[in-house]
Amino acid sequence: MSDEGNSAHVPDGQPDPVIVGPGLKAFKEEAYQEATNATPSLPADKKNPTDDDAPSYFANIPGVKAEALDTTQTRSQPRRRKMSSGEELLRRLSLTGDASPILPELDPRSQHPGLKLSGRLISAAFCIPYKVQHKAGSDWELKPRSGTSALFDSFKHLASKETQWSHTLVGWTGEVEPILDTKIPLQQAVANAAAKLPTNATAAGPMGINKAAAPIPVNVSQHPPSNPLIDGISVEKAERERLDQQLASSQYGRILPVWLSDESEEPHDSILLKDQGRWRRYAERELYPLLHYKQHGPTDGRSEQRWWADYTRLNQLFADRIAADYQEGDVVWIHDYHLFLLPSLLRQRIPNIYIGFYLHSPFPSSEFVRCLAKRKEVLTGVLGANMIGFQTFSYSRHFSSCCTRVLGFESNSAGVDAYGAHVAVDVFPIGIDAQAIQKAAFGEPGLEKTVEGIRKLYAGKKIIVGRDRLDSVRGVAQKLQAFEIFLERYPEWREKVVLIQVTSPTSVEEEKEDPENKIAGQIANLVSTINGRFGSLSFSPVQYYPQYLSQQEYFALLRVADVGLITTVRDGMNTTSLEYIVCQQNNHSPLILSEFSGTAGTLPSALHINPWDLVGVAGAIDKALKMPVDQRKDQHLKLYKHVITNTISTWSLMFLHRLLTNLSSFDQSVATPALDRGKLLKQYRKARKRLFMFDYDGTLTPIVKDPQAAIPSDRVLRTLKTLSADPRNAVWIISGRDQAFLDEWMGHLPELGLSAEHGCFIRQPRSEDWENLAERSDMGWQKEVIEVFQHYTERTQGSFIERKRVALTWHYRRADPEYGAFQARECRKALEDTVAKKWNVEVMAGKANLEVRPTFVNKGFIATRLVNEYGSEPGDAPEFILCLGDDFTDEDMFRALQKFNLPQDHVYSVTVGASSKQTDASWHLLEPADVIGTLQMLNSTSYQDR
Ligand SMILES: O=P(O)(O)OC[C@H]1O[C@H](O[C@H]2O[C@H](CO)[C@@H](O)[C@H](O)[C@H]2O)[C@H](O)[C@@H](O)[C@@H]1O
Repeated sequence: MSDEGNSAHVPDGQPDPVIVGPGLKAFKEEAYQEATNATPSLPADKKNPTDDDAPSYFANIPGVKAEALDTTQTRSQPRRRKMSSGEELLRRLSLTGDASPILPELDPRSQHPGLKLSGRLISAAFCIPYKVQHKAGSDWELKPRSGTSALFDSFKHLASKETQWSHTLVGWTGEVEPILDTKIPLQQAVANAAAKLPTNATAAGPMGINKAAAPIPVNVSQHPPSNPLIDGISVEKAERERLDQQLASSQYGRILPVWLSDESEEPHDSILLKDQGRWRRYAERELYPLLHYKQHGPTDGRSEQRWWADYTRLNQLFADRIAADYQEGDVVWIHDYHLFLLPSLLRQRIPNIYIGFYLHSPFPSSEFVRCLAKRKEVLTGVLGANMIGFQTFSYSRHFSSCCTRVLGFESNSAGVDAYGAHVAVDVFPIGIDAQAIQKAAFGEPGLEKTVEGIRKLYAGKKIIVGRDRLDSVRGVAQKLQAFEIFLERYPEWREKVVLIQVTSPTSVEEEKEDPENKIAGQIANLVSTINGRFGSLSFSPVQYYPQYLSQQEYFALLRVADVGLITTVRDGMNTTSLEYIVCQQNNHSPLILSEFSGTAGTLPSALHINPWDLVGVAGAIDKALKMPVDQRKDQHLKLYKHVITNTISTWSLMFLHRLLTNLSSFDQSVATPALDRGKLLKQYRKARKRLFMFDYDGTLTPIVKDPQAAIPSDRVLRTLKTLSADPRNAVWIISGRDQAFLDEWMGHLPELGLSAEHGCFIRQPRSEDWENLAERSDMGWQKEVIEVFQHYTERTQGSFIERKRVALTWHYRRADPEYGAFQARECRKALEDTVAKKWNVEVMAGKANLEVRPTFVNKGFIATRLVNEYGSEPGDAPEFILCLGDDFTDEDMFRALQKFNLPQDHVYSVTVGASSKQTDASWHLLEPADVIGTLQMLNSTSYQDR
């Protein structure tokens, strides 16, 4: 599925022991010492950290401000030892293992009637944590699915008594396999299956490594290679129901399997599962490479079309399964790129559903995402969520930037405004179940023997350990090349260092099906070269094992390492590095970590390397091997603290807590409500005297790239004409546009009143003359503004100046969005520091523009003047005022209207845009089309009333 799938920690099918507060053990040096002595629990007096420890804890939790959440001073509970902020937070988030619920005053659900304190949580992940095997007429066989162990551990945690959630997991069955005929000996079955794989992909590896020399016993029968192309399995309805029953209760909660097939699931129908690998294809051949900065050569696009159809169907089937089980108030948490479309598909079915989405993979720069043919569909699909989480800040920044560049949505580091809704974007680096790893790595019988066995085999040698999947993004080739350079440049280490590199088969669909197995071939060549150059008859400096490891073998290997070496060239989060740190709690061996791994940001104490700088990696290996004990201990302490405070349970709860906080802060009760059209219509019908004030760009017409192209449609003109033809209606356009533009496009509607350049010019209804309110003002400032604008135009590709009679506008919509916005901030500052200090002018930030105009007049001034003209006293004032605008300059009108003492139900100030927008308007409409629709509704009633 994703990068944490690198881990070898497989679910064992057994319920986990109750885990007691892993996070709390990391605060104190003494506590660390205790923990690192491999004693399973700390003495009672060491179990609580002190206040001094809080800052370091918070430094590890992105986005959590200790001050903001520390309420220890205000609580009226009996005084105990004062808790640290971190401890208090953990307790409140039930991370301490005492299963205490989040206190009501901190729980965002208490602010929101739809959100309950303890509720149902539906997780959606591509595959369920079991491999299912089918034999007609009998129970399904369920085997633990390897990979993505961190995610599966998170499900375990959410389903455990440690949280208050009732957890349901929705996931694909995975490729259903038939149960092998038991009459064929297992070894024969394995051989048959292996025969279907490329010859150089067998367990012993292409270079014929002598398995007798393997440091770890390899039991291939535990992981027989499976054939992903199992075809034509027919599954009856009763059999599907039987699987439902078998999965109804598990250590992961209730599991609802999704059946992916072409057939509709009619009662009594059997479904045929064929070419099951097709459900992965779009995600793993198109999305996975793209997310990892890999691009295909051009194709005729036909296969991609088919894969896309499957991808869409898979997401739809997930949506159907969730919608059928959904109850109001449920929270849905969707995982990873196989399910990018699911948030929007679900929202179409259930508009008010609460959805969080988490991407386990990297997210590349918009320059890459732009290459995807379905870029818009993918981005808008995921934007159906309320919050989207990423492993690192740079991935989240890339995503927000993509939404701006590809979709034209406004975004910042907090989120994206999409289709009138705010979608929060946040960062949650994933963790591991540190305590379970600790138990597995130190508490299992027999493991010490395996550790001793490896040590003996390489006695007198330093052991570098690498353990990766055989995907091209894991940087195994770079690692071997760097190791070769290391042996070349540091000859003193020859014969004294061994690199044990274990690679499990790739999970990437495209690479799995590569008949030439290019990566495996490349690795094999590199291994042979290095061993040929630097090895001898009795020793090979690279011990290469292309195979699965058992959990025991894996942890033993991580424990004996003198250096952990991770050279991945792109990686969402590398959980092997986190597991290595837990396993090194006695040895304190250094970790060399690629800066291209998402984990690097959370592990600053590792030795960071650039995997493309082979000489640099070689130097880091030398440095790690020579590192003094004190330095090793110090570095490891920091790494270890991070791993055991940022566990998979803290990750899960942080994500959900933030999701709920976001949901409550964007609660409709605090946002601007949608215009109540019923109320509007009622007052409109009652009123005999009505005043309309409309902004133009972004209100009557959508925003477009070229200002000259934003011309009113026929529909807009007809609507305005009908509205203004009613003698009870005074209709005004109050715009930043100049006279020439308004005359050209609306001048032929004599009943309209027009105001140009933010109030500098006015044309009364049924008049052809324009009043110039700026007539007597000194325009000397224009020259200075032009000079500043020109300076920025020359330096901002795509920007241009619009010269009006009075106001001047610098446009940057066609420039790079981020650079344009940056230059606009600089330009504004330059103007405010110079021209605006000298002259009575205002610098305003509009929609991808900066405008300068005199301060003596603005749209609010015109609104005030019109209300006064049409009558502002009771009995004389218009009984219906509708004022609509979309940008900052229109807020002056909304504020002006508040100053009149008019009955509330007579005045409708409406902003066009998201309900989450900061505004002084009382109502909102989403887009210009809604504005015209509303006016047409009023027109139709006017007509009936006559
Ligand atoms: O007060 P308004 O009627 O909303 O006019 C404000 C400015 O609108 C125009 O620019 C904006 O709309 C353009 C067309 O959609 C768009 O390309 C540009 O990026 C927007 O800033 C107009 O060009 C300005 O003169 C108006 O002041």
